[in-house]
Amino acid sequence: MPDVRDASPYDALLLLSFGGPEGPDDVIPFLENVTRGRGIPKERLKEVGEHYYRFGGVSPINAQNRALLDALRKDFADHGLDLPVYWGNRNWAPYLTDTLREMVADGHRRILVLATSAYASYSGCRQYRENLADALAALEAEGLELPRIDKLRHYFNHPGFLEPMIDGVLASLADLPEEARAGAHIAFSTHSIPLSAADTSGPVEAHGDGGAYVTQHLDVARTIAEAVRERTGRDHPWQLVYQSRSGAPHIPWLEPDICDHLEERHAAGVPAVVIAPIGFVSDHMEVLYDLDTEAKAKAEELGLPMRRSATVGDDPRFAAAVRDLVLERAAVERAEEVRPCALGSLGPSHQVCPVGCCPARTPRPAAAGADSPYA
Ligand SMILES: CC1=C(CCC(=O)O)c2cc3nc(cc4[nH]c(cc5[nH]c(cc1n2)c(C)c5CCC(=O)O)c(CCC(=O)O)c4C)C(CCC(=O)O)=C3C
Ligand SMILES: [Fe+2]
Repeated sequence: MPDVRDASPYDALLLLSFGGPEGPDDVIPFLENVTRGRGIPKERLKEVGEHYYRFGGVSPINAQNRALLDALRKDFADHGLDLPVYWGNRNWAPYLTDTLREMVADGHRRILVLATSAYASYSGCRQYRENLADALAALEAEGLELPRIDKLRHYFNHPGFLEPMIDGVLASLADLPEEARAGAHIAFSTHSIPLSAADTSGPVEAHGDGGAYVTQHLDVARTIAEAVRERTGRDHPWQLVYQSRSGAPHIPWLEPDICDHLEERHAAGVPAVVIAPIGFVSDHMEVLYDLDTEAKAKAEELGLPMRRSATVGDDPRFAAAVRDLVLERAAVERAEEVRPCALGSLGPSHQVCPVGCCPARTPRPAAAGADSPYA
């Protein structure tokens, strides 16, 4: 019998996240980091800066990652998994390169990465891998011995990611005024991305028609809606909608926008809406501003009862899912047989991003994939 707590060949886990400002002075430099070379209009940046200032210049994402780190360390310790967990960000301190340098100094050679992004897309996967390659290049320039880095498979359909969201939708439905509850619709919300990025998301064979990005979100939405029907005995109509659009107005992005959707549902006589932010791992600024501030104001203006359901955050079931994914990938690397866990109709995602997965507009080196220039 293999030891189920065996993470070998891996010797460390890296929680890789977006990062966010920790005070008003951080906001502009943070936004400059995020948008460098991305062609975001100035007006949009000003607007997004205001979202952060409204909350004292502090993004909630860092505190949420600290809580997730605690949850992961506790889960691993409780289950006898001896694997140190580090944290690094793409766009703010603690910066990925600094964390990776520290991991190398601590003697780690085989690093597994958990990104706080569950789905395929350039922004949600390859960009993380490009930043890993940048960090490796920086360490190489410093003459350090490079660790080998792998990334966990997409976990959008792992039960430990879905179960907390199913509970969240049930809680939001229960919290609606009773007379509006039975007829409530569910708006599953995720980050809008350019149509061109959606169409080329995931492996090449999934390209077209919104690509793996839309397919994966639709499967999650359907799975949650079916679980809700099973548990309430009621069929709540649902739709996948989008939020947080940026970029130039003439470039097509995924639609409809959540606020337009609320208007349309209200006009159609729908008595209430639950917004389920399935595209996000925690209640960061996109949830706090775009949903809890903007969409909430829209619903109030319409007189439409609305509740926003919880993201997974540091739910112990999500921490346990990460342990499961780590042990699964470790077994794959040891060439042992695994039974990857997945709900819905798509099955478990690929373990290693293939060549051509979520291509960038301008090709750049990306680590932790079949096209990685690193071992
Ligand atoms: C798919 C996706 C996710 C989900 C997957 C994942 O989680 O990674 C995500 C997450 C996040 N996005 C975040 C913040 C920002 N995203 C921006 C801009 C953009 N996001 C995009 C996509 C995504 N973004 C895209 C296509 C752009 C346009 C520019 C470009 O093509 O690169 C901008 C620039 C201003 C603006 O235009 O909005 C900001 C400030 C934060 C931190 C929040 C906090 O501080 O709490 C988080 C977690
Ligand atoms: Fe974003």
